Amino acid sequence: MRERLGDTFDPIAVPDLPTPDPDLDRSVAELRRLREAIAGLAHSEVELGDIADRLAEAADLLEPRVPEPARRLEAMWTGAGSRRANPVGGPENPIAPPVRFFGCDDGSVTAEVTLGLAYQGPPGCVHGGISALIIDHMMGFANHWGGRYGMTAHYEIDYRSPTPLLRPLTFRSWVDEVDGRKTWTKATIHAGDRLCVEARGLFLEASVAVPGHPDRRSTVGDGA
Ligand SMILES: CCCCCCCCCCCC(=O)SCCNC(=O)CCNC(=O)[C@H](O)C(C)(C)COP(=O)(O)OP(=O)(O)OC[C@H]1O[C@@H](n2cnc3c(N)ncnc32)[C@H](O)[C@@H]1OP(=O)(O)O
Repeated sequence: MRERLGDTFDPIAVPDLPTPDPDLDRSVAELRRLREAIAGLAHSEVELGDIADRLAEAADLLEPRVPEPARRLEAMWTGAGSRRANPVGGPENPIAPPVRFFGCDDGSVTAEVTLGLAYQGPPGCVHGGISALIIDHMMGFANHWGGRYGMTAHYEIDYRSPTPLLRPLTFRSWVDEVDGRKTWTKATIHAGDRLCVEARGLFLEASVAVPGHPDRRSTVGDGA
């Protein structure tokens, strides 16, 4: 996080965290490829019996080896925290859309994202809940970048024009106002120059118990 915010717009990539297990990242990357491929299959001529059998084989192999969710939750809050596992870009999370964040010198954060068929709401458009998911997370990241933290207490979204699938979208978010424990944060989504979505959220400084460590509380949603 920057101590001081300048007025130039100079994106700085949020560094990737080193993977504790390259094969996990590789497995997630393959699952994402499958996710996009399968989302495009309905009403196609593709014969799927053999594919479904092979996928079942992989799932049967994996399921019995998965640790208890409580152990996984606990491990998530050590080291790099949950940042690698979050549902917005986390490289360990198969449902995460491919979002990469940049912090900017002007205090905002930005991301370029192209969303595929798995994220469809209206025909050819991004589901409004997916836009809200990415925006909520991004506002949290903008808070961190601006030296603030907090849990989402409230947010409101205006869908100004349809948000297209399969085209690069620009997400942007910045801290708008602060008052004691309260942070108001804004966000937008643009397709080219066209405004698709604008949002404003209220975040309240708070802490939550860390799984497996009843004596510890965390103030950051992402362990970052
Ligand atoms: C590099 C990696 C980055 C990583 C970046 C990672 C980002 C991750 C982002 C994920 C974001 C999430 O999903 S967070 C998860 C979703 N959010 C939650 O689950 C939050 C659940 N809600 C709560 O736990 C609670 O309601 C809190 C903590 C938000 C607030 O409870 P509290 O602390 O008791 O607050 P309380 O005293 O009631 O209120 C304090 C003041 O705020 C006002 N206030 C409270 N709630 C509201 C409200 N909904 N709308 C308006 N105003 C409200 C009150 O009127 C009061 O104003 P006044 O009288 O003082 O003026």
